[in-house]
Amino acid sequence: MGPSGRGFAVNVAKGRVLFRTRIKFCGMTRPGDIRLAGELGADAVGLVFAPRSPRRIEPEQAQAMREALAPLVDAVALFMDNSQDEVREVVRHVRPNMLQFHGSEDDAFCRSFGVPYLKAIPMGEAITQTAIALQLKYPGAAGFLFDSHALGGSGGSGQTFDWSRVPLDLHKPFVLAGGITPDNVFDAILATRPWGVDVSSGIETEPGVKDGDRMRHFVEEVRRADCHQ
Ligand SMILES: O=C(O)c1ccccc1N[C@@H]1O[C@H](COP(=O)(O)O)[C@@H](O)[C@H]1O
Repeated sequence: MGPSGRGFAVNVAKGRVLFRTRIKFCGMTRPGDIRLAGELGADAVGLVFAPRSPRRIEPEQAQAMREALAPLVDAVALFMDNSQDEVREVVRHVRPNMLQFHGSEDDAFCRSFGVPYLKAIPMGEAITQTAIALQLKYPGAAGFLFDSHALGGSGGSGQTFDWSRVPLDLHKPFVLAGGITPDNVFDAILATRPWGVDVSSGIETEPGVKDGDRMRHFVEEVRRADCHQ
């Protein structure tokens, strides 16, 4: 298996390795943006329920967003130290395909909802995150998401981190996040070879308001990187 867990789905055709980097557009607050994400070929959209986030939506609002989702596009619900009741309410109302936890939630909490989960790992501090330690701490995680915020700090800041700090020997897929934009996603993919990339502020005009041209450009740049490998 490759360093990003890409061995899961590599196809070999005529001696050429083919791979499609998955794309998640996060922090959606408008059904129209969700429809466009599906048309452009995004694999997943993220709905934020983290307290104090400027992109936070209520579970009732999220239901309408869920209905705007095209078939075969996943809904990911994002939390940051929300209570168990809050997560349960979202799971009941929104039926997300995946949960994404950005706080100090442990594995038992994350897996208790019966929905696959991604654990966000804060890369904003100089702590070395080893693959072995992460996998032991979160054995139930479907994968990891490396984000630029510090432990306890909020994501969605548009800040990058030093991509060379992503652990190389993970046995699970990882998603690269934090300050990814249409202008740097090509380099980000070549530098880290992630399973997927996640973007929020890099495709926005203001928090929660996505820009169609930036979304389109982002997808084009991901496809360009995939052809380059
Ligand atoms: O988007 C938010 O407001 C947010 C709040 C709390 C935790 C995470 C949050 N967003 C996630 O952070 C990464 C990177 O975002 P950006 O591209 O740097 O803006 C991404 O997963 C967002 O969904």
